[in-house]
Amino acid sequence: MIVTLTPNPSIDRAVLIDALRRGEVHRATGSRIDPGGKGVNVSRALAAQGADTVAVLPSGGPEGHLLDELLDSAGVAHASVPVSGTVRMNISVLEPDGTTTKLNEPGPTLSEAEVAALLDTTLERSSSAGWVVGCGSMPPGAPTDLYAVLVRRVRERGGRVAIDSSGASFSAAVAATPNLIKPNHEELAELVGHELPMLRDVRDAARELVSDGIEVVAVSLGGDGALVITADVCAHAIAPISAPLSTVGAGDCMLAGLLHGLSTGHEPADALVTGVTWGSAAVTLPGSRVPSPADLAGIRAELTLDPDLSRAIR
Ligand SMILES: Nc1ncnc2c1ncn2[C@@H]1O[C@H](COP(=O)(O)OP(=O)(O)OP(=O)(O)O)[C@@H](O)[C@H]1O
Ligand SMILES: O=P(O)(O)OC[C@@]1(O)O[C@H](CO)[C@@H](O)[C@@H]1O
Repeated sequence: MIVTLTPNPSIDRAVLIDALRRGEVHRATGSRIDPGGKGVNVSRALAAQGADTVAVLPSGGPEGHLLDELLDSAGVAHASVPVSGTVRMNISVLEPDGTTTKLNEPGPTLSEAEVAALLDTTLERSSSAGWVVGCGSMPPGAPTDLYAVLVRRVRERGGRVAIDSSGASFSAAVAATPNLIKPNHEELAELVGHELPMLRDVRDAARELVSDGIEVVAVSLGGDGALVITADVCAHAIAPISAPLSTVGAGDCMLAGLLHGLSTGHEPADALVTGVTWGSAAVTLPGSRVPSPADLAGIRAELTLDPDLSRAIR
């Protein structure tokens, strides 16, 4: 069982247009909505593959009702904590060449009691969980150290915890030493405070974090695949996709696949292959749709345990 916590979930509306022109009226050629927020997507990706998961999230307002309904109809188990504010609506503008422009709202302001209820619900649901996963941004009102507290509370009980976030809440969580983190290229650079132009730089930055006590650092690198670093492994995997449709949520699918691999007893390098397969499959799908088992069938990830460290990262 994998429990996800998404303090700031969303309804994701994806709008397709021919080309984005600032200041102009665009006639959309298509649109779709998906339940969203990073942890919600991790749970959706796991549920789509038949894996046991529950998504913990705050839910309020009309968008909250819609989010609950969308999760129910997708068969994603969820524990929604009622809040007085309204769940946000995030917009993705998708162009035919795969360019994705995102507009993310700040989300509802949570009260102290609502934040405490979210944390308590996550911990209650986590008693027999293989992994507890905190993902995404903090809504207004949530403390910067919410993930750091989650990390400490899960680890005190002997559980395993993974975090994927950005900014101050991610740095605070990293300082609390989760078992696993999944930054993307930009988030890793932000964590270590300098640019990472080559795979060697990414590896070295990830190793720094492993030497601080994080067991698994998985770095997603968009079209350059992903790297997993542990105390004794440096593995790179890539599954090129010729015409990506939407990259929204690909990192969440990658994390879901990685955790699924680890929780079913695979070594980190093999779990990385599952992660990259799920992540690459996600970019072939519209909006933030998560891959079904059939969507994974044509994806082949190449794994190397001795990657070319001079590879420039886009
Ligand atoms: N253009 C692409 N071609 C092939 N695979 C891709 C592409 N973009 C992403 N992927 C796959 O998806 C994974 C996650 O991508 P990325 O690094 O963009 O995540 P992210 O920035 O965390 O995304 P998000 O925040 O939208 O979930 C990559 O590791 C890779 O497997
Ligand atoms: O604003 P955050 O919490 O950083 O990210 C939220 C979000 O962009 O992340 C998911 C894709 O990873 C989307 O479902 C959602 O809209």
